[in-house]
Amino acid sequence: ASLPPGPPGLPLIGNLRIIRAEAPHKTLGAMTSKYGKYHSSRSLGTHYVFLNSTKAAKDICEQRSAITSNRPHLVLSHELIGWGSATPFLPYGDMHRKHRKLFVRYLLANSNLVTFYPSEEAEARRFIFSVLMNPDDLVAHCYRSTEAFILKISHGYSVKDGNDPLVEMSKRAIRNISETMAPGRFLVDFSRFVLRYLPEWFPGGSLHEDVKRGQKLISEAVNGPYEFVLKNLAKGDAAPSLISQLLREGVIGEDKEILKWVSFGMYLAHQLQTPSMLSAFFLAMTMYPEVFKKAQAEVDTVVGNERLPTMEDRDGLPYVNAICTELLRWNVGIPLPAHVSTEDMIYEGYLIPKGSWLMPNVWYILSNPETYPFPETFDPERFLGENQQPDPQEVCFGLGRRRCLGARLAESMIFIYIAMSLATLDVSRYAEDGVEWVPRYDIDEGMLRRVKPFKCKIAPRSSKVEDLRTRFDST
Ligand code: HEM
Repeated sequence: ASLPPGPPGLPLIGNLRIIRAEAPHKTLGAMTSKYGKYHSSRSLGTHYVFLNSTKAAKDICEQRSAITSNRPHLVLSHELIGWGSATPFLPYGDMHRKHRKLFVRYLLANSNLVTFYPSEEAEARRFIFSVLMNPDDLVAHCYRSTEAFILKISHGYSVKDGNDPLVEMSKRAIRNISETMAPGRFLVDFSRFVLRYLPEWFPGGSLHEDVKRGQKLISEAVNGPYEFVLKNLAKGDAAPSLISQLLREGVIGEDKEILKWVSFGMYLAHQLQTPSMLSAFFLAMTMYPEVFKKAQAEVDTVVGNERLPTMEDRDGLPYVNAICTELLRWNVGIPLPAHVSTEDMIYEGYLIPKGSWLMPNVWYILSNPETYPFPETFDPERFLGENQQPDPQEVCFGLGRRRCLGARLAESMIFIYIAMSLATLDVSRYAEDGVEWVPRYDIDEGMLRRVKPFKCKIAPRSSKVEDLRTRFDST
């Protein structure tokens, strides 16, 4: 059988230029008209299959998940430094299954997240306070607040005001992961044999230093927080968390070591996605004031002015829920998640060889004007009334045996932060000397997409912040 169709490539480097483009999901998505709903490329010995429709993505990554759930192996980041032990990067197999099992066990032990709701609500209230105190740092608050929540449930750690040492260390770890996995570093992987056996004295051997630096970060950001929990458990005052709960339930032996990585993976995967989703919400509301007003009106009618929204209000707020769904469509964070096949397979008569990178083009699927007319417009009405457009959750949290483990947690956080913001804040366009700053959906494209810094004006809805303080205290 032949390989799926695709663009011709140059000798040796194949389709490198397309794959390493600044926003490959866009270039590759545009090829659908020529090559169909899936197409393939080759570069430097790797075969890629891009899946540009929900059907192709599900057929391959879900229905054949037993042989399509591996991850790319990156020598520098995953193997030499050691980041490959974190859940999102693990190869498919027993260890990966154990990680997911422990993660799910923790979620189920907490009634599928319901026990986290009060802490989520409390953290969202703290978020509003911080934003009101210092609205210019809105994006930093989005990161810091959601991070504080996740560290509480992963490690039972309470983030301190100012420069918290664990937060600073974790930030460095994430930066190191992003740098060592960045497309530019793939040349390292290309010359993997050279690197593995390169002596330390070799000129230009700064890679060895990179490796040492990364390994030191693992020891600080992965082992350190784990040992913090162990110490507190020994003293008898460990706060409830993934680690403490599962250790108390009798997780033993090798699984204890796994817990360390599961909790770090939870933190990592969350921090790479949820905060930027929240900052994209504020950008969307600045760009679409009519959506913001309509959502505020819904919250006012359903929740009233005497209290703040809670998770229990969720079913009564369809428009707010539609905003959350539209946010997941409009602001795709991982445009091309990568699965790898572990066996040859035939799909619709084409051969997909073992070791192929299978990449659902989530960005293209959720921006396809045939499915989502005027895709660049933020429009929650897509998900209301009759003839609703397909739910982005079919693909935006990934697929099959690698699907996001935190989808429900992320969704609930996004809802409560948004509902709380609508109830208490006014978001409007920033103006200087009477000139309004017109916001645009401007993105840093890459393996991870992030909203670029933007300006907006934030004010308390009540004229007196003190009123708000009383309302916070009464809930
Ligand atoms: C809006 C927020 C989020 C989005 C859009 C998102 C999206 C994704 C995507 C696309 C993947 C890759 C799936 C695949 O390869 O098929 C993923 C993996 C993962 N996510 Fe999330 N995520 C979010 C938040 C979270 C949170 C809050 C957590 C943890 C509490 C989390 C934990 C994970 C883990 C552990 C994986 C790795 C799964 C594996 O490889 O087996 N995510 N996420």
